[in-house]
Amino acid sequence: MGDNCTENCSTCVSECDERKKDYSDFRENPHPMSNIKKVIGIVSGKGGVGKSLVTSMMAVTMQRRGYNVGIIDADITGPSIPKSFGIREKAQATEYGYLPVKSKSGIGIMSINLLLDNDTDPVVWRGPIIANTVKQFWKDVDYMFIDMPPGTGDVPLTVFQSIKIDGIIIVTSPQELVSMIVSKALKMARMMDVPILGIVENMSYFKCSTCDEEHKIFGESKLEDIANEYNIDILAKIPLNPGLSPVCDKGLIEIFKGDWLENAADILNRKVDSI
Ligand SMILES: Nc1ncnc2c1ncn2[C@@H]1O[C@H](COP(=O)(O)OP(=O)(O)OP(=O)(O)O)[C@@H](O)[C@H]1O
Repeated sequence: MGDNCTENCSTCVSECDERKKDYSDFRENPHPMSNIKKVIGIVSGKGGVGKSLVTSMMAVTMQRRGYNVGIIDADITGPSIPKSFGIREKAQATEYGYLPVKSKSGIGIMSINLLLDNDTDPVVWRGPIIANTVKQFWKDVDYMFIDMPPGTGDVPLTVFQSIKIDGIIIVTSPQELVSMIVSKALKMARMMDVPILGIVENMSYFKCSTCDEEHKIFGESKLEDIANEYNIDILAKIPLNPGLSPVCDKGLIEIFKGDWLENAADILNRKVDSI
């Protein structure tokens, strides 16, 4: 980026690395009868840091606040959203397109797996398949959360190309090279012209029920320094909690206990309103 960058690539002739590409031609329009207000993408630097868990808990937190919420599971590398909500039935085809499957608390869920006849069928990666999930009939959604494929490479970029996203939440864990991941995510967001809403640090600490102390299992977090350096909000720090995996495995994420994402929900409300 040059010293005189105005962040408006359409009026600039410089061919710098940060030039925003125009991906708008690839984006699918939602179903004409759908009403989706804001779409939030959840990204991570690599798999296994808890991106799907954060997507699910963020959706549950907003649903508990009385919003209508939807989730698109765009992580074809391991679509785990239907499992953590205990959803086994397939999406119903109607004259209006496929209907998202409703969770017990009423969260609409769409995943490629819900469109396949067999969960074990291989999914051939194609952007249009993901775009297809957003084109289905979504009735009155205030917040749509998208569990993005892990990483900052071609695969998540294809999703950004296919769906109009209003903001990004980055999920990291303390053992990652957070600075590099945040810097890559920022570049991806800038290319796509999408604002970063903040960072969630997962597996931040472990709170011992015997001594009530917080133990930094993966070492001291560098999150504050990085958030300051890049001027990004820290949305939440979620502990390593042995109770979380079993609720996901049993499809009971909607009954998770913990207020770790309340601050994130406040910030989301405030920021998303202004987008
Ligand atoms: N804070 C936590 N405490 C306990 N278990 C956790 C926590 N975060 C995630 N897990 C567990 O770790 C596993 C991986 O989490 P998850 O599927 O959310 O990661 P992911 O980043 O979405 O991975 P991928 O992109 O590979 O699908 C899951 O079994 C999840 O239940």
